Amino acid sequence: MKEDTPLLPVEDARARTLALVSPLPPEWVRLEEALGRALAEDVRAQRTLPPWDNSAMDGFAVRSADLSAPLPVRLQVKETIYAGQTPRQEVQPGTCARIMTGAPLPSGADAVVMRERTRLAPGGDTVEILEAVGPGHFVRPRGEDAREGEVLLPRGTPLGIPELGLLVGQGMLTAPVPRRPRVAILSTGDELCRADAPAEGRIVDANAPALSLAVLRAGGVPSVLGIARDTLEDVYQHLVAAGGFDLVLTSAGMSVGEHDFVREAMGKLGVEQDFWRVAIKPGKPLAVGRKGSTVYIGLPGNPTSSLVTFELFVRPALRRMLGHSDVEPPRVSGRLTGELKKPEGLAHYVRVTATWQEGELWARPLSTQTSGALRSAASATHLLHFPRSSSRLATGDKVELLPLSWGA
Ligand SMILES: Nc1nc2c(c(=O)[nH]1)N[C@H]1C(S)=C(S)[C@@H](COP(=O)(O)OP(=O)(O)OC[C@H]3O[C@@H](n4cnc5c(N)ncnc54)[C@H](O)[C@@H]3O)O[C@H]1N2
Ligand code: MOO
Repeated sequence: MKEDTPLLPVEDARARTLALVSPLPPEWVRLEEALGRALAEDVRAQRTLPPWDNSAMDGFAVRSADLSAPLPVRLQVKETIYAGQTPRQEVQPGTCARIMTGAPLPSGADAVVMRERTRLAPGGDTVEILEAVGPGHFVRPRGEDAREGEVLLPRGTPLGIPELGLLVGQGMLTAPVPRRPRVAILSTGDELCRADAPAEGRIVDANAPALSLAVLRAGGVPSVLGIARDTLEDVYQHLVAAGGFDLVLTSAGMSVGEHDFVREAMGKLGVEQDFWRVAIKPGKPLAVGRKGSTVYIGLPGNPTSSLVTFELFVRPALRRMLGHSDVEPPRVSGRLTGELKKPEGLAHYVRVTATWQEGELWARPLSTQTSGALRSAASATHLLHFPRSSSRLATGDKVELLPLSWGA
């Protein structure tokens, strides 16, 4: 690949990366394991919920027609129904039942008056109703949450906590979701050593452990494959060992240095490169390709560059593999505190801390933006998108912010 390859706009690079991946085959897993994945098939309700009309308030179950008389209306209290009990009596004209939230509505009653709008006589045999209510008032109708047989959650629904609660309420213990992506992570570089085997004159491999955590948090299963030396043969041999994964992430060796062998090693392995080099900073030397069903993403070696490109390209790809249709990085609008300048040509993703003040999210760039320093990522809450065609942003300018999930 020639060094003057045109730089791909970030949106095109993401679209091309996403075009290489699809949802992985489904598996039935325990509900807590399904959190964060999207449903692989429609799930139908197995039971009607709530199973009966029931009260939304602590109060009195009444016949609403009784309340058309001038207020207050005095009614006879026939019984008290607690949640978990079955009403024993029908509510006849001129009567009512004391009822608690969640208790089944007795037959004859069609509305509930909340306790605060009533005056119970000493002894509790009668009650004065202080407000007129219509049919259905504070009644939660049978089947409001789910009706047996209907599609409760369609295929593709992201399974968050309420959705999983809904499935548990159906008595389900497992759900069908795409299996988790298996992700190989390979660091490359002669200068690297492992944290547990420090070596004089070397730096500790920080990228593989950091990427491994990012993969875990994004719902993948990481496998760290070690450190390849800066030779074509060693990188190639490590890539051979990464066969059978859904995604292979490599770190470093992506640029134009004489020891940058990763793309060549991928080529030797038969990986078809889709693109190399994106019009962004940090992260320009990113490369993406595919061989069979394995996608290869070569991340730049600078530690912050590898984490930023993870957010922009890898997380969306993992989300698609996990069945999500909404895979683009989330964005919110905010305002800049400070001034930013750059030449046109590359979109910059500036690490900022954003805080909510006077109804707006104010983004302050971290004092260092060097992609070689992880400090430029530590404590960042958002990436500020400084567009490709823009060269200056001033205090108060409206900016696009990508929330990060790097923090605690
Ligand atoms: N002549 C040019 N040189 C560079 C260009 C360019 O366009 N022309 N691009 C620069 C940019 S931008 C980046 S980003 C880097 C990326 O280069 P590589 O992907 O080849 O990465 P390396 O050069 O091997 O390493 C960069 C830097 O990061 C450190 N590193 C690498 N791996 C790790 C790790 N696992 N843990 C901690 N630190 C790591 C490495 O020691 C280097 O300091 O290229 C620029 N050069
Ligand atoms: O763009 Mo490189 O990713 O600055 O460090």
